[in-house]
Order: sequence, then C-alpha cells, then structure tokens
Amino acid sequence: MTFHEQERQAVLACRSVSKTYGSQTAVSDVTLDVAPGEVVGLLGANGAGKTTLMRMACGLVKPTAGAVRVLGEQPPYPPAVARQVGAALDTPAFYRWMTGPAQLRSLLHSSGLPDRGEPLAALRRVGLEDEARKRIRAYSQGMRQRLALAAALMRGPRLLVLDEPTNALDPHAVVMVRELIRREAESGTAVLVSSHQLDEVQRVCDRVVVMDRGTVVASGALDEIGLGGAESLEDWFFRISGHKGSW
Ligand SMILES: Nc1ncnc2c1ncn2[C@@H]1O[C@H](COP(=O)(O)OP(=O)(O)OP(=O)(O)O)[C@@H](O)[C@H]1O
Repeated sequence: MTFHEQERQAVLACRSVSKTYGSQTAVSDVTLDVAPGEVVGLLGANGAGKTTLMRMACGLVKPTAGAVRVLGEQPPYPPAVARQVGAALDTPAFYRWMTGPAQLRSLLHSSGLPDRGEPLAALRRVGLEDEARKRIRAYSQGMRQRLALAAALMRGPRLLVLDEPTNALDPHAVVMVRELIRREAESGTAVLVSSHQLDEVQRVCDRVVVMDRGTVVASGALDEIGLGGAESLEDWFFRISGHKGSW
C-alpha cells in the first residue's frame, strides 16, 4: 500500500506533526495513522508529548508544523467530522451542579443534536446508571472519569481519543473499559489511547507507539514487535527505551 492509500484509509492521519511552546518542544515530527477498527496505544514517560499529540488530533491544539487529518479533513473540523470524534482528555470540564444525564444532554444540545436516548445508553455502558440522580460535584474521581468516557462514546464516534482512561478506576471498571474499547474497535471505531498501565495496553491494543521527548522512538503491531518468549510489553518497553524506572 502506498503512503497516500494508507492516509486515505486512516480515520486519523498525523503527518510530520510538531508542536512547540516557546523554546519547549512538546511534539516533534510525529507521523501516525489510526485505521478503522484499530486500537493504537500511545506510550511514553511523563512529558513525552502524548497528551499534546492527542489534543492536536482532536483539533484542540494547533500544530506548529505538519498536518493532522480526521476523515480527510484538517482542523477546525467541520461539524459533521467533529461529531465523529469522541475524546476523553485529561481533566474534563463538567458543569458540577448538573446530574450526569443532564451534562450529557447539554453536550448533545450544544452540538445541535436532540436527545434520542444516547445519554442514558452511554451512562449504562460505563456503569453509571445508578448515579443518574447524583450531581457531578458528588461524583468520585473514577465516576467523573467514566462520565468523560460516556461523553466520548455518546455519539457513536468513528475516532475515539482516550488519555489515560483507566488511571482512577477500580479493577472492575478497568475490565469494563477494556471490553468497551474492544467492542468499539470491533464495530469499526479507530481508537487512540494513552496509558502508563502496560499490562492493560498489552490486553487492549493492536499496535503501540512509544514517544520520548516529543518524538516516536519505537512502534509496531503487538504481534510483530517481537515480545520474546515470556517477555511482557513492560519488559519490551524497558528494553527498547533503555531507561528502566523513569516513568
Ligand atoms: N500549554 C503548554 N505550555 C507549555 N508547555 C507545555 C504545554 N503543554 C504541554 N507542555 C509541555 O510539553 C511537553 C509534553 O507534555 P504532554 O502533556 O504532552 O506530555 P504527556 O506525554 O502527555 O505526559 P503525561 O504522561 O505526564 O501526561 C512537556 O514538557 C510539557 O511541559
């Protein structure tokens, strides 16, 4: 497949993307595709550039150089494309006085969409149906994280961008999120997910991309990166990054 055919097939295509903040390079010359039905894990130490790359993918941060495309369109995404992007990034901004269903409904309305039952269905998918009457200010951190996931899923996205979706979750919720991500991918959604939980990444991702100080230092399909014998993704990560204990 040629480079251009590959780009046409990808839901998300990042081409030589960089982002600098003053003299600080957050992301440098990253090229990355995510195809329909593929789950790509973004790995790397704190400050490696994962969140910045994900923000650029969602059109929230403008690249200093290079191009990002979702479904062939560059940011700012037209509404028809923006609706196909579901994102749960670091600290979601919720109206804390609202209930979960009211918050999700308000997100639908702000994009000009009616409520056809998506908010309650999404809350059920993340196991928050019993919290429907509670105001968000009374949610635990894990509940807020699940609400962010519900918001990302609600509109049936073709691209799902999840920044550390399980970091505050209890073990049952971690399994639920894993199954949910796999189910989304099986239905054709392209998923880009960052995580420091390498055992989870190994369970859920088809391919991993490792970033270090803004650049991609390794990448590959999980069945191709040569996890030797009993080697885990964690062992592989430390072997290729050569700085055990730094994240
Ligand atoms: N708005 C900003 N202004 C200045 N520097 C920034 C900004 N956002 C990110 N950076 C810097 O860019 C680099 C990459 O940050 P980023 O948040 O993308 O890393 P990360 O891989 O997501 O880290 P973590 O694993 O801790 O979430 C860091 O050095 C960070 O300090």
